[in-house]
Amino acid sequence: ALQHRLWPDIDRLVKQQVAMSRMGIGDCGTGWQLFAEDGEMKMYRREEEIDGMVVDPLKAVHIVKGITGHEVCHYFFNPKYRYDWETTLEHMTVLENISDDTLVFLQTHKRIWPASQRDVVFWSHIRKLPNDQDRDGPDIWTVVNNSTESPEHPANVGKCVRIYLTVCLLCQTRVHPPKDGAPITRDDVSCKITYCSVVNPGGWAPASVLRAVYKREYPKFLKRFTAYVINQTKNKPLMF
Ligand SMILES: CCCCCc1ccc(-c2ccc(S(=O)(=O)CCO)cc2)cc1/C=C\c1ccccn1
Repeated sequence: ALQHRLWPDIDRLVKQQVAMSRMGIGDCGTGWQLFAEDGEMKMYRREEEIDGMVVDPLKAVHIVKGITGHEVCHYFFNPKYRYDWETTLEHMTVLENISDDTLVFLQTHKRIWPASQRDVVFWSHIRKLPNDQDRDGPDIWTVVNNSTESPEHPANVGKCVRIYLTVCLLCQTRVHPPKDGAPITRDDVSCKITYCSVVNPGGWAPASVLRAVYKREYPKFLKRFTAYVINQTKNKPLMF
């Protein structure tokens, strides 16, 4: 297929993000601290600052019963569902439909006092990857979101401070085949979700405010998003 202008960046970043997501917390080196836990969901962060700005990398691992990796990535990638689960979203525009697996978004997020309001422009790419660890296992699905420029929407022109982010959602489906060879139902599947994100908040925001936002918002986001996918898929056929 004809390559589009972002393809080299996307291909390089997807491979890099997938490799990092597949590393466990242990071999990611030290420095990861568990900051939130809720059942199967574990959230880690590393305290990092660039030019005095908090850019704490975040890594969340969650295991959810009854949904597949394709379903999780489908509801995360597709713009038509985003207002249903992204609570901090004020406005979302699809700036470009590059291909059926690559979109460019402009999003403004609700202002979080006392920081000024933020916006973000990013490409978003969904991809199925062969499961090279377990050849006949279900494929791995991933969505990578990465900030990009938009000449029509230059940074820091209006009221919003432009943030810069790299996000990788990586989903590994697990099937526990029923003993009696019965057809596979939602009770026989689960999904291991790894969500990695690095957000540079752009202009200055108090470290204490940023860390409080992330500590409150990330666990809420992942719980709300996975509950949304469970609810959207419960009466639908499995998507592998
Ligand atoms: C002072 C506040 C600065 C932070 C504001 C902010 C920045 C970025 C983002 C954000 C988080 C996840 C994505 S995504 O994973 O690509 C999914 C598509 O929306 C895109 C944007 C949000 C928020 C604001 C709140 C906030 C922070 C975490 C988690 C959730 N909300």
